[in-house]
Amino acid sequence: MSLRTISSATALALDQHLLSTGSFSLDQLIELAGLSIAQCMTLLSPPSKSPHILIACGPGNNGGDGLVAARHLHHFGYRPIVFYPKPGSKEVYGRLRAQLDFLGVPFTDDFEVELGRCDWVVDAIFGFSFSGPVRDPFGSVIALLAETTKPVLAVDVPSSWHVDLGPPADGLGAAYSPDVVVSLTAPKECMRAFKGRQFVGGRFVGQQVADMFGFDVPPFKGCDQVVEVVAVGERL
Ligand SMILES: NC(=O)C1=CN([C@@H]2O[C@H](COP(=O)(O)OP(=O)(O)OC[C@H]3O[C@@H](n4cnc5c(N)ncnc54)[C@H](O)[C@@H]3O)[C@@H](O)[C@H]2O)[C@H](O)CC1
Ligand SMILES: [K+]
Repeated sequence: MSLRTISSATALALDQHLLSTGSFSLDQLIELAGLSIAQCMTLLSPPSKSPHILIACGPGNNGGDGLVAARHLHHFGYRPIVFYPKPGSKEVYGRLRAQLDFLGVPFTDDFEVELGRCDWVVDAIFGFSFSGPVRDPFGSVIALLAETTKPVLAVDVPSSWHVDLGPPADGLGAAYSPDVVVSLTAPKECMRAFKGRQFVGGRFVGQQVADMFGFDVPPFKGCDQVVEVVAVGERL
C-alpha cells in the first residue's frame, strides 16, 4: 500500500467536508488531532526520559492541536510548557487555554529561554493554511527552531515550509527541518521533501471518504491514534 499525499487545497476541502457532511465539531477534530500528537510523543520518548516539552502554538487550528496535546501530555506524566504569543480569535482556543490554566500547565513568553531548558519541542505554529513569508512574532521562533539541537516534532507540516512545494530555497524555513512530523489525516505534498521520521495521526475517516479525496487511511493498530509511516509514496 503506498501512501498518497494531498495538496493544501484538498486538505482544506476535506476539513470542510468533515465539519459539514461529516457532522464533526471543530472541538472534536482538534481533540483527536492533539491526542494523536501526545500519543506520538509517548512513542518517541517516555516522560521519565524527557519530561520537559515546549509547545509552540500558532494562531490557527494547528496551534489548537498543540494546546490539546499539552493537556494530554500533562496527563501522560510530562511537564509541558506552552508558548502562545498570538492567540487566535476562535472561541474554542479560549476554552482550550482555560483548560490548561485549570490543570496548572504553565505558559511562557520567552521561547528562547525555554528552548534551552526543554527536552523536546512541539512545533504547532502553522499547518496547511500557512502561506507567504513568515510574519512576526514567529520569524524569530522559526530561526531558533532551525538552529536548535533539541529534537522537534512538527504537527502536520514543518512550520514555514510551503505546504505544497516543501522547504523554501532560502530564508527562514530553508534551514529548518524537524526530526519528526505527524501528518494529520494524510501527508501533505511538502512531505515528499522530508527526511525524518513520519507518522500519521487524526483518525477521522474511513477509506470511502479517503477515496473521495484521493488519499489512504494508514493501518492504525487497535486503539492507536498514530501510526509510523516508512516513507511517503512507498510501501508501509
Ligand atoms: N482535517 C484535518 O486534518 C484537521 C487538521 N487540523 C489542524 O488544523 C490545521 C489547519 O488549521 P487552520 O486554522 O486552517 O490554519 P493554520 O493553523 O495552518 O494557520 C492559520 C493561521 O496562521 C496564520 N498565518 C498564515 N500564514 C502566515 C504567515 N505567513 N505568517 C504569520 N501567520 C500566518 C493565519 O493568519 C491564521 O491565523 C492543520 O494543519 C491541522 O494541524 C485540525 O485539528 C482539524 C482537522
Ligand atoms: K506545524
